[in-house]
Amino acid sequence: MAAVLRRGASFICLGSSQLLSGGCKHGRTCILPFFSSNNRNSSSSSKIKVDLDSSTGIAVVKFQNPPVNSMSLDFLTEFVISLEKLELDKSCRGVILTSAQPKIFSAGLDILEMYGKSPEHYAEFWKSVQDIWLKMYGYRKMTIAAINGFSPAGGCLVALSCDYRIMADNPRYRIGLNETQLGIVAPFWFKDTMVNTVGHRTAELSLQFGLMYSPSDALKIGLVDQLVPEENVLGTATETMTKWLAIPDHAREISKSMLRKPTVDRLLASRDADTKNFVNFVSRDSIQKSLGLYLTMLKERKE
Ligand SMILES: CCCCCCCCCCC/C=C/C(=O)SCCNC(=O)CCNC(=O)[C@H](O)C(C)(C)COP(=O)(O)OP(=O)(O)OC[C@H]1O[C@@H](n2cnc3c(N)ncnc32)[C@H](O)[C@@H]1OP(=O)(O)O
Repeated sequence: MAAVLRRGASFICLGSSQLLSGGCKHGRTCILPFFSSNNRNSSSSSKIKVDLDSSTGIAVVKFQNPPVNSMSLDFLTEFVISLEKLELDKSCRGVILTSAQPKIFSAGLDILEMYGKSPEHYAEFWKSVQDIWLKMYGYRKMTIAAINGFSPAGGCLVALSCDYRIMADNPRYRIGLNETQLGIVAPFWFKDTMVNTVGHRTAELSLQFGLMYSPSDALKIGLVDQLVPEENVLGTATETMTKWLAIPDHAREISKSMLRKPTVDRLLASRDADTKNFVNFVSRDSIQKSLGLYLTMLKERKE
């Protein structure tokens, strides 16, 4: 199992053969963070950079998994650990998600994790996808997606799972659940998240066609809440977060939970069946063929 080493104001996760202390989820051992006394606490693992300003209570979580921030098993594991740590940190009240990569928020799930691997690997990967969605959709703290680039499929799901979405007003960018274009199917909880955001009819069109929306179209259907010039995405997200944090935490948190808990509970009630469905589906020859063709198409586009 890959080691996760966080340096500076950070924590360290190591494989089970290098046990240093107990108590961390995901089968990894964590040494919890040692923070310096100033107001900014930074930690940077290989794929997720966290910068918490404890004077404002705002944490910025940056995806840094070049070239396209695809969500591999390692990425998802580091991501969920970072969110868990922030959720437990009393000095953090809100989290902004954004990308350290130019032009790309996230290319979605790492297709290589779903292609040519064993059923056991597919199951482990899918559980980590469920974990990140359950963590984000039910997150106790306020979350904003600062979408500074392309955001297909899993990237769009992560943005949809936040409380508010601000996107760079660059007409070249696209966001949406495009799974059907890969010959795969967004599972029911991706669909629920979309329906809860844009409504049933728009989700019908969106999911069946696998539509990818320009920022202005995404704003029209309510897939994002606000467009701003590219260079202002993070600044606007920070200002917006400050406004939201004027609301007492417990009142906002209970309201969010009332609205989202039924959706979260649907997956919690059927996690194992959902994992089995995924493994059966993705192991089919026809699905493997579709994913292989899609990967080839991505590579050939460059030539
Ligand atoms: C009965 C019901 C049962 C239901 C069961 C469930 C079914 C399965 C559900 C699965 C849900 C899936 C969710 C997903 O997120 S799938 C991923 C979807 N993502 C995409 O379609 C995005 C693809 N990528 C792009 O469009 C472009 O890369 C992008 C616009 C993001 C960036 O373009 P750019 O030109 O800047 O970069 P390149 O295309 O050259 O890419 C650079 C390299 O990165 C590789 N790449 C890109 N995206 C991915 C990815 N998602 N996973 C893995 N690898 C990716 C690309 O191939 C290039 O690689 P090379 O440098 O080696 O050529």
